Amino acid sequence: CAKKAKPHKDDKKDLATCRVLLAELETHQDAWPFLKPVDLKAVPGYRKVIKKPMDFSTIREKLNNSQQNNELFLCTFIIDVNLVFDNCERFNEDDSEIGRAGHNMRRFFDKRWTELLQ
Ligand SMILES: Cc1ncccc1N[C@@H](C)c1cnc2ccsc2c1
Repeated sequence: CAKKAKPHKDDKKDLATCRVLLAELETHQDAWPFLKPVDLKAVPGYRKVIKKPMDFSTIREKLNNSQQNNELFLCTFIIDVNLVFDNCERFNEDDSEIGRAGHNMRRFFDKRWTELLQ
C-alpha cells in the first residue's frame, strides 16, 4: 500500500487523513458491529476461527500511538481496516445483519480512502 500512498512529501497530511477516515467509519450507520473488540467469551467459536481480531477502537488506539515519522502507519492503518472486514466475511454469512454491514462498510471505506489518499 505504500506505493499507492501519495509521495513522501504529503506524509504530513496522511495521519490527519487517517483520523478523518476513521471518524467517518466510526459514525457510519453500519459501524455498530465493529466499534469495539468482539467479546471472545460471548461469541462462541470466534476466538478459534479469527486469528487476528480487529475493531475500530483498537485502530484508533494504534493511530493515536503511531509516530508521525514512522511512515508505516499508513500501511498499518489500511491493513487493520481491511482486517476488520476480512474477519467479518470469514465469520458471518453474507446474508446476515453483520455480514451485510461488513460489505457496506468495506465499500464505503474503499471509496473514501481512494478519494482521500490516492
Ligand atoms: C463483527 C462481529 N463479527 C462476528 C460476531 C460479532 C461481531 N460483532 C460484535 C460486536 C457483536 C457481538 N454480539 C452481537 C449480538 C448481536 S449483534 C452482535 C455483534
